[in-house]
Amino acid sequence: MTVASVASPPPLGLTLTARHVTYDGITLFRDLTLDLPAGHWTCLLGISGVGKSSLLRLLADLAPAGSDYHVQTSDNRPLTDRVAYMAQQDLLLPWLSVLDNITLGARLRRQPADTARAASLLEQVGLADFRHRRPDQLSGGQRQRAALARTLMEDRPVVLMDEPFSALDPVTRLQMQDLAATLLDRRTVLLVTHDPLEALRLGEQVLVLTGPPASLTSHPLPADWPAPRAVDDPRLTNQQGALLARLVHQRPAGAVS
Ligand SMILES: Nc1ncnc2c1ncn2[C@@H]1O[C@H](COP(=O)(O)OP(=O)(O)OP(=O)(O)O)[C@@H](O)[C@H]1O
Repeated sequence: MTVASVASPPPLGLTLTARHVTYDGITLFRDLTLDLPAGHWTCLLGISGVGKSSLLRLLADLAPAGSDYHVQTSDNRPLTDRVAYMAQQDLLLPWLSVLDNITLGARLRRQPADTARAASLLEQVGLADFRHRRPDQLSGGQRQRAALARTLMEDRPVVLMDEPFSALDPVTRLQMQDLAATLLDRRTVLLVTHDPLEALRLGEQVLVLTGPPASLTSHPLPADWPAPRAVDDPRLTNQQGALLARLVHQRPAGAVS
């Protein structure tokens, strides 16, 4: 079964300027700029606690109180209602079935849910037989795939995903990466991941967040290397080593987490 085709929204570029963002008086971002090219995937890596999720949450308008930041869109229109957000926690509602969870957005907007599309997505994430189960009757990886289906169901021009494949076994992980790459082709995607291989398979722009103070650097990719990249492409191994070395060098001395 394939997902019923829907007209793609025009690609939307974003520039986030985090002028001053603090947690409990500690500055996380000051004058940090993140550019997300229209219709491309950006993958963001960095050591634990450096601020990746916080940066992504600024784009989802979930910033801590008192934050000073601005999101500029390439069409100068507000970002409101044009973003799908998949958090690190699956945020499935425990009293709803998987099917009702993934059609939740339409229900909240009081629109008819596209159940054919929902059924197709559930099949593609391998949950067709689990559609009537509640989240507490699923494994961690199944829950994460349900959350992925809910994100894909939203069909937005901008998609923010925070470690969306982290609970999956390696084979399912590759399959879900390919599915997301296909369904989110020409969408503006920000993917937070701890996995250099994942970033290098999917990213058209690969960024490393370091700090404090927080700063972003781009990891250069070979020219003419379209994503998603084959997992047995030998360039992936070379690039993975280089990117991992870069992350190791940026870990503060003595840090263990
Ligand atoms: N709600 C909060 N209240 C206070 N501090 C917070 C809050 N959320 C995050 N922080 C702090 O902000 C910093 C960045 O956290 P964030 O979750 O963005 O990091 P991360 O790079 O995504 O980490 P990880 O890779 O472990 O998910 C951390 O020091 C964290 O303790």
